[in-house]
Amino acid sequence: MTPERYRKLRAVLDKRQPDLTVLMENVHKPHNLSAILRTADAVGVYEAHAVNPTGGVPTYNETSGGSEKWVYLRVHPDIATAVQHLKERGFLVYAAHLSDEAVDYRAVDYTRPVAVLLGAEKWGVSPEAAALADRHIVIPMMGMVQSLNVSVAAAVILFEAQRQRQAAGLYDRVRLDPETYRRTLFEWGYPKLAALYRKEGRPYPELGPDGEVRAPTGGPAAG
Ligand SMILES: C[S@@+](CC[C@H](N)C(=O)[O-])C[C@H]1O[C@@H](n2cnc3c(N)ncnc32)[C@H](O)[C@@H]1O
Repeated sequence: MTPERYRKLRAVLDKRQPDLTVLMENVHKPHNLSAILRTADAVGVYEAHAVNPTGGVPTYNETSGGSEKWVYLRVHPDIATAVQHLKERGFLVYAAHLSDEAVDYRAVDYTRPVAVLLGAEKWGVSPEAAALADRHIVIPMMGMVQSLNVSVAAAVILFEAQRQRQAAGLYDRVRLDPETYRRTLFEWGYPKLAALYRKEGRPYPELGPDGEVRAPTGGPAAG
């Protein structure tokens, strides 16, 4: 890793928001999933969530711009498990859902720990997910068509979250805990080496001031 690359990775990690995320409920089209992850990266989401009942790892396409490398994706077997996982970590779940109880997406607070729940392309948010959510939010529609493409809806909402968080100064200080920051920096900077350390069950080495690996005695080194 060059020193420039190291500085770029650090600048991005400095703005990551561990308490802002998306939960995609059966969003199955690769271009939609990819576009949502790309937006998630742009607003500083650290880890995204998906419900995929088939259990498989979702597939991406070129729409992602490679963002699947920078936003971790946690796949859950069902919506109840996903919501429980998030609520145990203090997240409020805002379902982007065109229901009678939905409020304008700009009327809710995104400076709190928030997961934006997005529904499937055809069926939308499931009744189970709608019931589990803390709030329902809607992007007002004034045209002939009832809904937006899911990745467009995600972008509109996530950039409102970014706007609120910017105003609250949440991008002005490092939000990741030091251990997560250190681990992620190594995984982003040295993905192959990180995989090797994980396979061997060894802790990641420290990085030097320009991002160079400081090999522990007897460990592999990379420049
Ligand atoms: C194409 S829409 C699904 C439409 C589906 N027929 C329905 O009735 O929900 C896919 C997802 O995008 C999000 N979405 C689309 N338009 C939206 C809007 N105007 N407000 C909030 N969310 C929206 C929702 O999460 C929705 O579940």
